[in-house]
Amino acid sequence: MQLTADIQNYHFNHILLNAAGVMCQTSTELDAVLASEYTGAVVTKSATPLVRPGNPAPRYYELNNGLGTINSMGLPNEGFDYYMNYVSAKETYKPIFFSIAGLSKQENITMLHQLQDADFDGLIELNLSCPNVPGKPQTGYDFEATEQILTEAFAFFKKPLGVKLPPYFDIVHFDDIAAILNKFPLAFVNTINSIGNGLVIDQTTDTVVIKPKAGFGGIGGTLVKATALANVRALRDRLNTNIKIIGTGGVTTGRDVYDHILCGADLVEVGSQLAIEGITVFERLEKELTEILTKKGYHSLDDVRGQLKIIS
Ligand SMILES: O=C(O)c1[nH]c(=O)[nH]c(=O)c1I
Repeated sequence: MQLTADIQNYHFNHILLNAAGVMCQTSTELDAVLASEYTGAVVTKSATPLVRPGNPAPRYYELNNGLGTINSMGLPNEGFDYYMNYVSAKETYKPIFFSIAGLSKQENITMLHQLQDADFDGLIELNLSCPNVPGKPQTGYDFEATEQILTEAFAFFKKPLGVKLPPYFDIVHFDDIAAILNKFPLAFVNTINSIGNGLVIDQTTDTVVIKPKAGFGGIGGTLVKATALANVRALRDRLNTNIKIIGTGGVTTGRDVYDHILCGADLVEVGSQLAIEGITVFERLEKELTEILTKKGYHSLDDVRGQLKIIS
């Protein structure tokens, strides 16, 4: 079964990888994702210039019905230099995505200059959608700011650059963000990030389940699948074909992976379910995906990608 994909001159032998933020903050975690036979790549925790402890705990919670997660981690990470050292020293044939999430446009521009000048050979994911830094809006919801930072970035940045987007919920917003993104030679778009600022209640104590922001946090897992598929499909339909799509959100089974591909995804990321199930999730998902493809008589993901049918 052909389960490969390409983004520019990077080849992926498997289409699954972690979502930024999950199993990717330390070198031990990054090594574990890379070491899995069933991952095609790894993405780092979004980096800021300096080390960040993140928000106070409890800041992550798994719903006891298994339907999702809520997090307000607050961008905890080891700092830009840590991840630069990791990717520079790493001997791997698998592509590495270096995620950055500066707290200002200037921080992102500075990190992009450092990445441009470094001998890092990989892909860069500009996270425009962290919902959990108090007082900081998600850039992806500010279309002018999004266009501005991409204009400044592409004035000097020549390596493969993509963006991590928040979910959109309005057809006009799909039109608007796609019109902006199509102005730039992006390598990929990764959609979606968690659905920002949800609220989960502990039924025994009538209390929110996470401490930061009075309990407001990003929602992931099964609960966000329909929104994730819509964003993958809407952006695939609108973006230039040379902008590849990474589908993220709501992936807990092989069928969910298959649905992301039907909507147009080239790679598929696993966040909440990886946090819940652990590294073995990748093997299970690939086996379940392969079973579906075999049953349908397909030999390659190319037979499926973007082939979602509508009711005519
Ligand atoms: O709170 C976080 O660290 C976080 N949490 C998310 O759900 N998405 C993000 O992009 C980030 I940077």
